[in-house]
Amino acid sequence: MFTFILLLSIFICLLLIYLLHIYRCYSFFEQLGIKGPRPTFLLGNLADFIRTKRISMSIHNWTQQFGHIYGYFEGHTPVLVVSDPDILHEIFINHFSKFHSRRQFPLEDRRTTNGVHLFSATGDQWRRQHAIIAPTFSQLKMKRMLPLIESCVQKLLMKLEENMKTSNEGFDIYKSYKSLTMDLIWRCCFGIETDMQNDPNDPYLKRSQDVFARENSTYLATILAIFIPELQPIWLRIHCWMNNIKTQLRYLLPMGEKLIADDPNEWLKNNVSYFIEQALTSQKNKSDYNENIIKSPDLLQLMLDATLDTDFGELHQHNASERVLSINEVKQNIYLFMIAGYETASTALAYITHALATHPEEQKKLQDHIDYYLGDRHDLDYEVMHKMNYLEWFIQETLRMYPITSIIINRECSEPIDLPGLGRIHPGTKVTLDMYSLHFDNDLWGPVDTKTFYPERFATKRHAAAWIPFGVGPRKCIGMRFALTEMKITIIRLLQKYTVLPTTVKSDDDLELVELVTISPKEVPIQLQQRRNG
Ligand code: HEM
Repeated sequence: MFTFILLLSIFICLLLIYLLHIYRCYSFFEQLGIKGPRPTFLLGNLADFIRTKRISMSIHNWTQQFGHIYGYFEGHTPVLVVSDPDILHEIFINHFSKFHSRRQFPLEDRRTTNGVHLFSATGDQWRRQHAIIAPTFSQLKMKRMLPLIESCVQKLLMKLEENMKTSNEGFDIYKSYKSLTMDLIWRCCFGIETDMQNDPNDPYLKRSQDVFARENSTYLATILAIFIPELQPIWLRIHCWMNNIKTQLRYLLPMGEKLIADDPNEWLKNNVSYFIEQALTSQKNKSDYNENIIKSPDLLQLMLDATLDTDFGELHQHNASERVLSINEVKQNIYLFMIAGYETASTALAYITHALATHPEEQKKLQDHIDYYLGDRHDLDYEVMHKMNYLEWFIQETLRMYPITSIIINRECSEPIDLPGLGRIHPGTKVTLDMYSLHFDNDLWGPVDTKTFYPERFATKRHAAAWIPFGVGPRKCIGMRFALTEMKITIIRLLQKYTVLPTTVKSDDDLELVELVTISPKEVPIQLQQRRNG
């Protein structure tokens, strides 16, 4: 009886806290005078989301209904949605010091003792990590990476030739791009040669793909964490327990390994640790740490050079300007780069190829452009590649029309601030944006209609916050230069040899999109036709 009364009291207290929060949140938008899907905040949001199955589409629909600044609720958490480029400029660039960090994912573990990677790092933690990692992607480093990228792209071309021979009806090029971009990350960022492009069952490749697949078992914990964020540590713990139980069952039950999949995140993190430990041990022994490792000043090396032979406790004694990392931070970042660089870049390449297949005139123009600059030259010069405007515009136009990572671009306010056109923003306020509204705004991108694929629109200078596939401000994508370089080389080599033809997907309407963290096509089936001079 006593236990029952205790549990009931706890439940009532929690309910009261929840209702209090809801009241506070209502007044939050009211004070700002901001409209939004408020009255329907609980069921309305959820219903709309279930209908579209795409959060970025729900957000876009609400922008059309409520305008360029509005608010919505995730559970009882108010989120400001902004797609006015001037206000975005204020928040993401001018007042970065007060909006330096992203909001926490529902089941994200930000306990610093475990190490936090660059994407989740906040404030000084982020500045310290950014200073160490950013030089990996300098122009000079990119020039040095060119031959490595080239050799991975050559492997892709061989794979494509095999695919052409074995499938007359065409094939899904997206799969090949996934292996390519993973291979590229390992080669260029970790200095490790792999056979991923020939082995679709490579465990790292498979687990990285699984990270982006829908995992039903995490749904409940995620939804609870969204609706009752105050208890996030509890949901996180339950989620970890469930994973542990799954892992135990996997090894205890007969056929367990076949029936129960392991947690890809944990698998990757555990195996990354093993790799670094090996690298560190061998480094100490002053011998080659792995016969497959090519010694170069890559990301892994830069991070290991900055690693203190110490635990995280001691790291706190160093200030933000010191370039040091804890070993856990290195592990977290290896994991981050493995998944962040692979999925986004392969999806971008998939969309570019879809754009080529469905816009034959623009494809011909791009082929002529590449021929003009390169002919069938086999050496690629970084400076020449830089001059190839139409190639750049083609990629930019694709990323404008097919947003990939809309919902991850957000910031959390850390200090009170008065913003023109918005009023007082309080610490803890979450701000996100609507990439679709920005990228399809005719006032920002006209006069040619924004629904038309027209790379030349990038010849005109546009608003600094109008094109944001890589985010905006000091915290935009750190791998942008690397991504653009790998995409350019891949497209150059592909179009020097082939013309891309559509098969079953003949227009955007035929392209089935799936949204989780990224918005990606289910597949991009195409055919390749050998060019006469290819
Ligand atoms: C077409 C390919 C890519 C797209 C569209 C993309 C997009 C993005 C976006 C939108 C963000 C968030 C920016 C913001 O909040 O303002 C981001 C962050 C990030 N991206 Fe990318 N990305 C791509 C490729 C890559 C690659 C190849 C790498 C690694 C080599 C990478 C590593 C990262 C990292 C580490 C962050 C966190 C940066 C920070 O918080 O300082 N991305 N990316």
